[in-house]
Amino acid sequence: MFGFIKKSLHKTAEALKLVVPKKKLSFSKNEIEEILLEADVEYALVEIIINELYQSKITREILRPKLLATLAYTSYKEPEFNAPFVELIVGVNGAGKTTTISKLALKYKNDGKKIMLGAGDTFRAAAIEQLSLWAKKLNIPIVASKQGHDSSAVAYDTIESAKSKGYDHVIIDTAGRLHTQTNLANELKKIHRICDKAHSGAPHRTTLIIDGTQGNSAIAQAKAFNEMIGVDGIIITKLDGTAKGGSIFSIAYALNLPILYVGTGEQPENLTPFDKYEFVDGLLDAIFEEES
Ligand SMILES: Nc1nc2c(ncn2[C@@H]2O[C@H](COP(=O)(O)OP(=O)(O)OP(=O)(O)O)[C@@H](O)[C@H]2O)c(=O)[nH]1
Repeated sequence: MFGFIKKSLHKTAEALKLVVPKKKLSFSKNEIEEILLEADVEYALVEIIINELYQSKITREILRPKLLATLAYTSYKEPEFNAPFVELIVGVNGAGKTTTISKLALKYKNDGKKIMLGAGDTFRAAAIEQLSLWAKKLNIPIVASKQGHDSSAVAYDTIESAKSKGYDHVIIDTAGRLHTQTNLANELKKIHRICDKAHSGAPHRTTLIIDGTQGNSAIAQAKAFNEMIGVDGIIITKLDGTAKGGSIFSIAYALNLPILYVGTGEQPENLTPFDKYEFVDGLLDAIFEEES
């Protein structure tokens, strides 16, 4: 696994060349401020980091713990559960929900788990079709209904089917957009309730998918989902396609939620557990010269 996160930071590293054309052993505070802003760390967080730097020459050893401290969220702990483990996937359309569900499904399948999918985004026919295609490709069963049908009924049927057939893990897609935000909040709350009705304690994990290319603008979106339904962890997609890798600091800091995985490409296997040390070191490697 090692190296995928660093490789996915190549666009962010490229962007940093604008402010750091040549790597150095140390930087002034002003230069560090510019670097963090260029990487799309949110201004308020940049100020917090800068205010904690007392030295005039900032070396890698000084900056590293400050960056790691912004990722000091409590790490994710799987709750006690009776199988199947039910995972609800939320996030706006286009964030990469469908692709990420297939990536998760493949990962769990490779871990030896029996997986079932639920096509709970009944608002968009394309979402049902796309997830069904992935399910077929990965040879994983899916419960799907027609567009416009009740999404919580899909969730209920998926869990019931998984229970009766002895499946280990259920992943349920949800709508990313409805006619209004209130409708979306109500639908997500209803699905949440129905999951618990179908299987006490479910959903065991609600995972928010965030498009990494959106940078800091994703923070408000993430907060909204957290308020609507309560999020247990985040997956950031398209890390490979963004020059805004630094926004991960702001997202984790603002929400104080664990980042579970990052998407590092379009293929089902391109999902990497988020390792904050690899992430921070990947960024630092882009600006600091190696000490000889
Ligand atoms: N490079 C890259 N592309 C990704 C990643 N995750 C998703 N994508 C691409 O992003 C686009 C949108 O992802 P989808 O999963 O199709 O998302 P969607 O169906 O538009 O919307 P939702 O499923 O509602 O989120 C697709 O072209 C995916 O291939 C990733 O980690 N890296």
